[in-house]
Amino acid sequence: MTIAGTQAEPPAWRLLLGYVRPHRWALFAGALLALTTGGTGLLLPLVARGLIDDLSHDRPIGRALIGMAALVVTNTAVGALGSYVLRRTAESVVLGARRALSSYLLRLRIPAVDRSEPGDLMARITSDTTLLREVTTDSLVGIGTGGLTLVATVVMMGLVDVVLLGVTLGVILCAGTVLGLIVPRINRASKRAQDAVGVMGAALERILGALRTIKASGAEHREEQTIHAAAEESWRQSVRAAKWSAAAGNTAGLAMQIAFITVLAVGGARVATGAIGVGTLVAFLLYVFYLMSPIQQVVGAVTQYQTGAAALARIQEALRLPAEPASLPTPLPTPGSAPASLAFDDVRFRYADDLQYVHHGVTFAVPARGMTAFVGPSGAGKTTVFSLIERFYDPESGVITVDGRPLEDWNLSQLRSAIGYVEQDAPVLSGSLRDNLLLGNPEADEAEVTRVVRTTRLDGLVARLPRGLDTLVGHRGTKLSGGERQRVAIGRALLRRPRLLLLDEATSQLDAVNEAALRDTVADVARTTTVLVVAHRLSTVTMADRIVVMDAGRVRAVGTHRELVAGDPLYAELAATQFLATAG
Ligand SMILES: Nc1ncnc2c1ncn2[C@@H]1O[C@H](COP(=O)(O)OP(=O)(O)OP(=O)(O)O)[C@@H](O)[C@H]1O
Repeated sequence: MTIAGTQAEPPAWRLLLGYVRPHRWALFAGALLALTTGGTGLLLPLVARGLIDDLSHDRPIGRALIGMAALVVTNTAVGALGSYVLRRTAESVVLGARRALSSYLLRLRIPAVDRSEPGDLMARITSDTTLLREVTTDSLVGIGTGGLTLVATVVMMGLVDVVLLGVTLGVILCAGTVLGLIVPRINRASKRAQDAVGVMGAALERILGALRTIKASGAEHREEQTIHAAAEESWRQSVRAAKWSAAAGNTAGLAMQIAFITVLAVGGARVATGAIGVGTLVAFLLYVFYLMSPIQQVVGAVTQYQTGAAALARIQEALRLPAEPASLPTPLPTPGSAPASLAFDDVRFRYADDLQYVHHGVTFAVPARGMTAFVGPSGAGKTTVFSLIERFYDPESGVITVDGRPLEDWNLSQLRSAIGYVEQDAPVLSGSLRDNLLLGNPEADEAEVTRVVRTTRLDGLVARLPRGLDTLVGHRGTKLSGGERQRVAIGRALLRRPRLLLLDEATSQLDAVNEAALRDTVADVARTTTVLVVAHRLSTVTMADRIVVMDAGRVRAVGTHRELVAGDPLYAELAATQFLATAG
């Protein structure tokens, strides 16, 4: 299992009812139709008894035959309609669960995502929710209609002959005890099987996300073994669940056969002694025969419920992960909106309680407008500054303010709508170039897109591509070069008309020509927007209005390039080695 679950869970049936509640009337209608089918079926033995009595007394049987035919036709038609309504309702329950879960996953807090495996979360939305279908139709309806039909059949049997009913119930009780031992095993095996599907999903996601690296590292065989091991574990556990389900089903079947034979023997003796007539025995045997279906239904419902309960537990685990509050889409800043100011005051932060601090009291202030560069050795905590501004994580202590307001006082989507963020690895999503550019601002008009394509120097690429902006870029933008991906990511951020632009500079993605062009673009943007850059190039730092030098989670100096080269040995060393090396 990849999601830690420690809290006490509400019982699975209560969770299930939560998903079913919106569809309760449809479910009720379906169950009613199923019950009607059972009910009309229950009348058949009585009609049969009448038929036998008519035959033995040489009375005409036409009416009884017509009655039987009408019952059979009604039974079939109502049964078909009932199963359609139930199946449709079950699909709606699955849809509801998928919607709820996918909306929730999009709101997950980043620390929760850090702790989870995306592939496992995916399996919970796709595979586990599918299992709710069977649990809705087979379990809920099965227990409801099967249970009621069972009770009605037993009542009818009691009306026909109490002694034979006692014999039948005795056999059923023995079988029920055996079933009570089997059922929990089905639950355990099903949960393990679904967990293994989650592990398989996680392994697949890992592999498909880095197939080139795996091929280049010659690691196909080892990765194949990991996936096969998870698939085999799922198989093993599913087979175990199937074994116990088969045992449960056959126990019920065996009980019915024993009941049939016992009733035949005891009933035969009662006919011989004249306690009951042949018609009564035939009617009772027909009821025993009819008992088979609701009993199978209830046993099937209980075993199916175990699989569903396991899936529900996994869905619930995902829904317990910490999430951000749901919010409505917030309009983006209008062109020319005031740039934002920003300040960190004694911020202490670590990624998890069991990890080292990454920020040990970070303090700096950035006025509205202009460009601020963050420099420092790898791992100094520069990217973490951006993650905290976006509120992907919250600091343990200290205050971060935007426009003088602490971040917690901001509506989260309002805060993010003011920010454009270009991550270091410049992620590009599958879809078209246009989809990627418009991701942060689907309302941007064609003129704005064209302008941004030009400023990010993507116009040459767009002109070359046969379908221009509508060209598909492949999974994670694999059809683009690293530099192109970075320019797409910058274009996407600019289209958001940010009041605060966060740019995590990639170390070596851009060639000299594109770098110079983008430098001019960023300088342009900095005239009207507050720009923060994690800088890895000399060209970036020399153009910055101020530079924040970070080292091991602390701000060690703030100043211009000239001031820092003269006043800060670490910066002077970085400038002499790292920057000059990459700028050269
Ligand atoms: N999601 C995370 N979970 C746990 N630790 C993390 C996470 N992200 C970063 N870290 C750790 O936090 C520290 C600071 O990382 P950060 O990315 O802020 O450094 P950086 O200064 O931007 O480095 P670079 O210049 O190499 O990009 C590193 O030691 C890193 O291992």
